[in-house]
Amino acid sequence: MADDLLQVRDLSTGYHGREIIHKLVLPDIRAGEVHSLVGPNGAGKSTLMRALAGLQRATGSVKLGGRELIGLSLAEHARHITYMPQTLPQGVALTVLESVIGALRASPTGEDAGLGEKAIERRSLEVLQRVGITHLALNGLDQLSGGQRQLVSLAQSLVREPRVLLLDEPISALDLQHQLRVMQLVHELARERGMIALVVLHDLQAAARWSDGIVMFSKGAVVATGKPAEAITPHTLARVYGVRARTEHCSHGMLQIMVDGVLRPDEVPAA
Ligand SMILES: Nc1ncnc2c1ncn2[C@@H]1O[C@H](COP(=O)(O)OP(=O)(O)OP(=O)(O)O)[C@@H](O)[C@H]1O
Repeated sequence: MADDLLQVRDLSTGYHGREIIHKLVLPDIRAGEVHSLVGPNGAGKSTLMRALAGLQRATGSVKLGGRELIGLSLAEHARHITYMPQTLPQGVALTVLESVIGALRASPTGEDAGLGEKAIERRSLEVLQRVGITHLALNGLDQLSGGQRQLVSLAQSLVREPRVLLLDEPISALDLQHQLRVMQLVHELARERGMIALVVLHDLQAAARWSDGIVMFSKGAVVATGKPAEAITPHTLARVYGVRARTEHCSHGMLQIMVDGVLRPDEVPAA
């Protein structure tokens, strides 16, 4: 059944006539699953996320539940997909709670869906609580630390209760405990709501731990896909990152990645 699938076929996109991604095909992603997009700096991960979110022009096909999203207006796109960018805009004079309320109000599941003032506030407070930032509710956005800003950005995305959530490096500024809490929350929400989550991560250990599937990406193309242990291997790590690495499962069954060093150019395996 295509009803609960995100299907990406032959997606091409780029900037000013320069193609960054050419006819990309992703494995189908099922409702309730978390998939991670990993790969080196400049590989095109954010570009892909922005294209999936309808924020930049793309050709090809992106179907959600069998319905084509390419060519829809940004507003139509936003009914289905929410994108959390790497950085929250600066210079916004709102409190944390106001910004989350504003995100919900402006979303298709907010006022447009007939959600009243009280319900909007209740849902916003619930999200702050689940993200663990209730204590920041009345703080100004401009007084937050980098990690706190990242958590607020996540809350602004989650409050919209999207069918598809695209997170661009959501844990890059977070301490160890918050990294775990955020990934666990995304995993729980995917399972609870049947949400699809596609997450860009540089932390391969976190990607392996929390993902149903991995897409390893390099130079605008998919290099490996599959369950974490299938996609993250010494060979793909050497080829994509140019590092000498080992993988093994720990006594708890979690995939561990040990990086021993950087390979010389002549040691990097070809495709
Ligand atoms: N606004 C832009 N205009 C022109 N080129 C861009 C723009 N944004 C990104 N690029 C180029 O597109 C390519 C892919 O960039 P992208 O930001 O998608 O990579 P990424 O995989 O997300 O990298 P990182 O891990 O460093 O965030 C790079 O070569 C980059 O220079």
